[in-house]
Amino acid sequence: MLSLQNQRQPKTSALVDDYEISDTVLGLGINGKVVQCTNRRTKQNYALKVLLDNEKARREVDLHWRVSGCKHIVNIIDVYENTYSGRKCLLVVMECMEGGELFQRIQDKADGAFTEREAAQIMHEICAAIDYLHSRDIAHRDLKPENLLYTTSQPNAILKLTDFGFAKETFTNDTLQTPCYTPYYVAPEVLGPEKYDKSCDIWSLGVVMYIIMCGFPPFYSNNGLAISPGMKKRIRTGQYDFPDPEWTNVSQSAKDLIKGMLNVDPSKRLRIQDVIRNKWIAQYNAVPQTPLCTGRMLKEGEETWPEVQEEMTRSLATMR
Ligand SMILES: c1cc2nc(N[C@H]3CCCNC3)c3c(n2n1)NCC3
Repeated sequence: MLSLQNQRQPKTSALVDDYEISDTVLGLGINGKVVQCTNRRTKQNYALKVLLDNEKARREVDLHWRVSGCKHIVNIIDVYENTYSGRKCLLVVMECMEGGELFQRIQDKADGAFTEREAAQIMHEICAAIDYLHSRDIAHRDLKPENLLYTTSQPNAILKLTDFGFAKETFTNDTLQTPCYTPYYVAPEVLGPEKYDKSCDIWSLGVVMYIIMCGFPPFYSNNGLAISPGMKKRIRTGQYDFPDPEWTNVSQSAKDLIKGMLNVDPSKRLRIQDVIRNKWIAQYNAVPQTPLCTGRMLKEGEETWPEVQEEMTRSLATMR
């Protein structure tokens, strides 16, 4: 375990002394709800996440606090440990992401106004967040559209990753590499299942990039069930394609990058360093400004979007 002293400690004073809690619910997560709150002194709005204090909540807060300095990760402003009606809670005050979700913003653009170069710039921002996590041996494990939010609705808004309820440390147990046993006989699982946690972030990154490029997901169940047996098989065997006409004008380098991230074999899947070094990401400003049909396809599929989100949530649950 890392030394505890570098962990930040929650405040034990009453949050309500410093913030007024509004009844505006900003979002609902599985680990707790997010409401708006206002700093009494500065009148600035923030997002407040209420968690029941337990080991899982402590891990979420500790890991999120550790990466809160990254430009593309939602910043934690303060954490309080307060007791409400006899129950200990962790109250996480975060910067308020007022620009809404990534795909809502793409959908709201005028038709034809969203180009492949803008898609590459968005991917560059998400990769910056994942690289920040993976280089600190933390896997997010819940990378999905509703966890990618914009700071404001302005053109210069910044895209950030949020929700660390499934985040996990992925110790590369090089400690086991200093052999206290001869490695010839060690079983693969002893060398750390964690190494696959990071690769599930890369799979998610591939799914998010696929949707950014065309407006629909690579895998979906076609019988309306959230995760049909057929869909599971298609994910496991990597059965997806780049159908025309939506993908006709998309560059081959974008398609090759998606293939590298959606590789069914986690050990062959690209690592985040490979992705951010990829020319399409590293030189996103040189990507062709080909108009994409993403916004139109997102609008057309608006009613089934909750099912897409649920399918991704279930797929992530089976990968963790
Ligand atoms: C910081 C964190 C946060 N989380 C939010 N919503 C969460 C809800 C659960 C799924 N992930 C996103 C929202 C926000 N913010 N701001 N503003 C509008 C909605």
